[in-house]
Amino acid sequence: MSQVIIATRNEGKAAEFKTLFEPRGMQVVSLSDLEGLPDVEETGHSFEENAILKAETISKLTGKPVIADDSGLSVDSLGGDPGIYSARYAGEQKDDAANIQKVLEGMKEVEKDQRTARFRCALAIAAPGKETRTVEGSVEGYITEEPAGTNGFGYDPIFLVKDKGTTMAQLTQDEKNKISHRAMAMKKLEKLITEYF
Ligand SMILES: O=c1[nH]c(=O)c2ncn([C@@H]3O[C@H](COP(=O)(O)OP(=O)(O)OP(=O)(O)O)[C@@H](O)[C@H]3O)c2[nH]1
Ligand SMILES: [Mg+2]
Repeated sequence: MSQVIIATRNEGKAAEFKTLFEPRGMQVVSLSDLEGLPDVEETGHSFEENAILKAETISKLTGKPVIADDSGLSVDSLGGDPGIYSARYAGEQKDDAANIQKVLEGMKEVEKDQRTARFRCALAIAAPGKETRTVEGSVEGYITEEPAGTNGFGYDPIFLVKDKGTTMAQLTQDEKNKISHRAMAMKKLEKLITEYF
């Protein structure tokens, strides 16, 4: 079985990549499975720039093809925040519950029809001697007034999926993997992937 390295330490993402890649006959290895690799500083100004930074750094260090994901939630009434700062919105400890509370707090006065938001995901694939490529995916929704559901990770409990009428956290992993920003980006990446492995 061929291996694919995903340059992430986020267990939620790693689990989703496993269910996305395993049916394709590929084994997913994340940074938590590999020794001695650094945390790549996310100094880019977009999801795309950060995904490229993570993929290229880890590909150079391992000498292997690497996929990286930079993703987040963009809320219209918060001017696009938390955006590229989604993981650390409420502080460096990357606490999902605190991040959710900060979003809900900032949107207390926002009416239902104004609570539009989207999840965005940029994926980058980098390999030694090959040009790095990127793809993006997104999914539209609304921010609820309180959390619902226990599946997924991050902001999933407060993201009402426009086409489903439930939160992302009320979907099963399989259902999320059919419609998510990450799944949409993966579909585009699939067309390029054979050039890298
Ligand atoms: O409810 C959610 N469902 C999702 O499907 C999702 N995808 C991303 N996010 C949020 O955006 C941050 C990514 O930030 P991010 O790309 O820098 O990743 P990260 O720092 O967690 O791990 P790494 O991959 O960088 O190691 C995450 O932590 C989450 O808060 C999501 N929230
Ligand atoms: Mg990160």
